[in-house]
Amino acid sequence: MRTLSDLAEQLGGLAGKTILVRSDLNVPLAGTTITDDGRVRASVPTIRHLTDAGARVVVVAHLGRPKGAPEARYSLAPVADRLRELLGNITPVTFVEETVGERATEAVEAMSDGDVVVLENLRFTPGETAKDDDERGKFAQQLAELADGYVSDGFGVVHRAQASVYDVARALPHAAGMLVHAEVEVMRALREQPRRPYAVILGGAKVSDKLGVIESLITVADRLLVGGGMVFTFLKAQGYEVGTSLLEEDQVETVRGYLQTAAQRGVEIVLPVDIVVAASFSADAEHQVVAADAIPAHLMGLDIGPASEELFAEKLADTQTVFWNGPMGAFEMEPFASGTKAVAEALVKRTKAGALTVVGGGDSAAAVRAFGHADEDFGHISTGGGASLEYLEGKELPGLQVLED
Ligand SMILES: Nc1ncnc2c1ncn2[C@@H]1O[C@H](COP(=O)(O)OP(=O)(O)O)[C@@H](O)[C@H]1O
Ligand SMILES: O=C(OP(=O)(O)O)[C@H](O)COP(=O)(O)O
Repeated sequence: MRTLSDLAEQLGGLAGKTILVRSDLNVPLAGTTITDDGRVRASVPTIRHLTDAGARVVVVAHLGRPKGAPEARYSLAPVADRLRELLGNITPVTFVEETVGERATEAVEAMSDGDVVVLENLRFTPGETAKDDDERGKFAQQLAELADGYVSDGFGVVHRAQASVYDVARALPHAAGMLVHAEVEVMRALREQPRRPYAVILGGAKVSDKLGVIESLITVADRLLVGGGMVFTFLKAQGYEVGTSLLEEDQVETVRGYLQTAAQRGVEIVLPVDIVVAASFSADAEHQVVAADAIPAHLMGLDIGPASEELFAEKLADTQTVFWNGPMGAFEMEPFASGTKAVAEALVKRTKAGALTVVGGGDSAAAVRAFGHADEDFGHISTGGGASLEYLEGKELPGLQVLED
């Protein structure tokens, strides 16, 4: 992949050039308060490198999953404020409440060398995520018209063939930013030479997105530990009731197939044996621990239980490589944080024992930091969850492949 120096050479220097930077600034928010700014911090080195070189930097990013129309709770305004602070309040950072259009164009035209403009959430425009190539291409063209060059630095989105990740790279001189280069280097080592036993831990809430990776992961990992919202489709596939828990009904058959394939290949799929259940998705809902095969019909599973914590720790005890994406429970609420804490601690132990441990994903990274762990407690904390998983599967990621041309 081309570097920032390659791009500088191609453009005849960066000073005075307008560079569109696609970052992943999809941070967890409580109202307008950022609860973990890891992704904003990770975006700084590339932006700083460009502004130091005299470029005018236009940052584009998404937040959450709005459906192609503005929604105040998904505004990037608080993120732009945090970026301004992280850049030391010296670099002028202007937030524009529009992604493309007159105001965005005017703001970009008014920039001086070394300035930063942050545009509003890309996913407020339907073109960003459109399935239709023309619609996506049109939006990408509008983004491209703002700049002289494009830098892809949002590692967490390189698995998305979206306008700002994929199409725009085809319309402008481009390069991968420093974060994308650094992340790919770690993931490549993990993909090409994992020391064994190699375990992958999967959890979280993006169940339909991430169930598919299991098909390939059972061909590369020795052990797969499943927690979080993923669990219930597995329990259902085993014939158990899952109450009101997250469930991908139409994936139950597919998951049954995964269980069979894994058994044939001698790959262990480790499922929780007990679950913390509650009546609703809320911190003050009464909760209890039940056996995984006995979830009452009116309750929802929100964490793995204590026996599962022990089981997971045991299954990790001899691993030499561990990749973890997706919290084991709704860790943002204290009563459902224990499983995620236990897995984080098991990984820290493995790091100390010399294993390569990687935690990936916005919420997973936020969780380990919220529990007070330091970056050094893990081999690597990746900004990408789904992106890392798809890379580890061996897939060609559209947002990386397009940078190779
Ligand atoms: N059993 C569960 N039911 C509902 N949500 C869950 C459950 N377990 C975990 N979650 C939620 O999953 C979210 C993170 O999922 P995801 O986005 O897939 O992870 P990451 O951002 O690390 O890739 C968290 O907000 C957490 O509350
Ligand atoms: O949060 C993200 O991914 P992750 O939850 O897999 O880490 C990225 O910002 C991608 O977001 P998306 O899954 O809505 O495309």
